[in-house]
Formats: sequence, structure tokens, C-alpha cells
Amino acid sequence: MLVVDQLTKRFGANTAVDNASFTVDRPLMIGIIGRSGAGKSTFLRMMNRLTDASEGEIRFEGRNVLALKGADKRAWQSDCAMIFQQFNLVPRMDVVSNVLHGTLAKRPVLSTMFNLYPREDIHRAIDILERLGIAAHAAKRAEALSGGQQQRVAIARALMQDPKVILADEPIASLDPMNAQIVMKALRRIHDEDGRMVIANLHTLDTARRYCDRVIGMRDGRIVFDGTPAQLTTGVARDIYGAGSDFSEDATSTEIREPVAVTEIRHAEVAL
Ligand SMILES: Nc1ncnc2c1ncn2[C@@H]1O[C@H](COP(=O)(O)OP(=O)(O)OP(=O)(O)O)[C@@H](O)[C@H]1O
Repeated sequence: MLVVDQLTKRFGANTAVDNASFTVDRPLMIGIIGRSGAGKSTFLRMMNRLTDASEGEIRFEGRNVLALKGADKRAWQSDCAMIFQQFNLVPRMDVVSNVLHGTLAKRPVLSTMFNLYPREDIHRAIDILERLGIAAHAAKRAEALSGGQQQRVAIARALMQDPKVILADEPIASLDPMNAQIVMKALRRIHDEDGRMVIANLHTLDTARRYCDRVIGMRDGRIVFDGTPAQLTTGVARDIYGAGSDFSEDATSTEIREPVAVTEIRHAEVAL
């Protein structure tokens, strides 16, 4: 389904992604972990064609997506939606309009400029917001929502594209532990229920272990681990992070320890 073949990206003398290869034969939920600068974002950006590769191929369903041009490239970018750490919403625009922006690539420029969307798209946007537990905020400005709610709006916008793959670049790095869990659960549910592949860059080991079927570890641009969460032992993690024997998983943890926070999560999840 997805074949990453000897993928390399150089920025001058710096090799950000170094001869990376892996194969995915069904739509899994994949976590990419590694310390800052390991090449995780650059990989996602190549996959979505925001950055060109220096060498190698990314084949999705048999096509080398790195060779696509013009309308084919835009169609791929629509099939492969991206969400970001900072949500990238239009802050002063209402939530529904932000979600409808997910149809941008498929809409004539003029109708988008004047916010003219077909009724069925508006209904679909509201259905998606409902699915994510935030339909009650549909008419509010995006900036009025909490970080966790804004990230769910960004996921809703991605879903409007009806993508085959969702790429998430540190989707929970700006969120508190409670909202981080709500967002990760939303991504996992979308994967489970819709069968979409999700590839998420994550900076916390426990999140990768808990939500992903497969974990890829990057260090200095190279893939140094590719396995199941069960295979991701503390020793392996130490290798990925290039850490010494004093390495503590707590340093990369988003676990919630206070019982009160767990109760809050359960309340929030009822809405999901
Ligand atoms: N546009 C760019 N120009 C030059 N160098 C870049 C550019 N983008 C990334 N790099 C370099 O490529 C390497 C990998 O960066 P990348 O952002 O992919 O790492 P990362 O694992 O996503 O880290 P982080 O978690 O901090 O975002 C780093 O050394 C970075 O400085």
C-alpha cells in the first residue's frame, strides 16, 4: 500500500532524512518518534509534497507520489491530509467555515472567496464536527476554542477532504495531557472506523505505545527502529533518543497521574 524506498532529503550539507525505507501493507496507525531534528517533520512534508525529496521514492498504491505534477499532485495532497502542532486554523473565522476550507482544493476560487459552499458540504461539515464532539461550537470563532477543540476542528477540516491518509505533525505537542488524550483517541477512532492510514510524529513514547499499531524510530535522519509497541523497550528507546543510562521515559511522558484529570477526560470523552 505504502512503500518508502531509499528516501533522502538534504539541506545543503545536512542530511535531514537519510536513505529511509519501509513498507506498509495495510492502513495502520503509525507513530514516528525521535528527538528534535531527527527528520520526522521533513519525512511527513515529503510525503505530502510540501518539500521535494533529494533521492528515493514514496509509492502509494503503486504510484510514485514524488513524481506527480499539477492536478495529480494536488489530488494526492487532498488524499493525504495534514494536521499540524499549531492547528493552522483561520483564528477569526467561524469553526464551520474553517472545516469547509478542507474542500478548498476541489472548489472554484470565486465560490470559496465569497464563502459559498453547497448545502451538502455544510451538512457534512456539521456531521463531522458532531462526530468529533464539537458541533456545539460550530458558529464560534476558531480562536474562542481551547487548544484541544481547535485541534479537533483541524481534524474535521482534514476529514472534509475524505483523505486516504492523515499525516499529523506533533498533533498534541501544544496540548495539556487531557486534551492530548482526547485528540489521540479521536485520531485512533477515525483510523478504526474509517480505515484511514494515520501517520503521526509524536514526541512522547507512551503515546506512541498506547495508540499506534507500529512505531518507527528515527535518529539523525535514519530509521533505527521499526516494530510494534511491544518491541519498543526502554533499551530501544534509549537508542532512538541517543540517551545514556540515565534516560527516563518520564521525560517523554504525557501520562495523567492526578485522578481528578482522569475523571475530566471521561466527561470530555462522553462528548466524543
Ligand atoms: N527548510 C529547512 N532548511 C534547512 N534545514 C532544515 C529545513 N527543515 C529542516 N531542516 C533540518 O533538517 C533536520 C531535520 O529536521 P526536522 O524538522 O525534520 O526534524 P524533526 O525530527 O521533525 O524535529 P522537531 O521535532 O524538532 O520538528 C534538522 O537538522 C533541521 O535543522
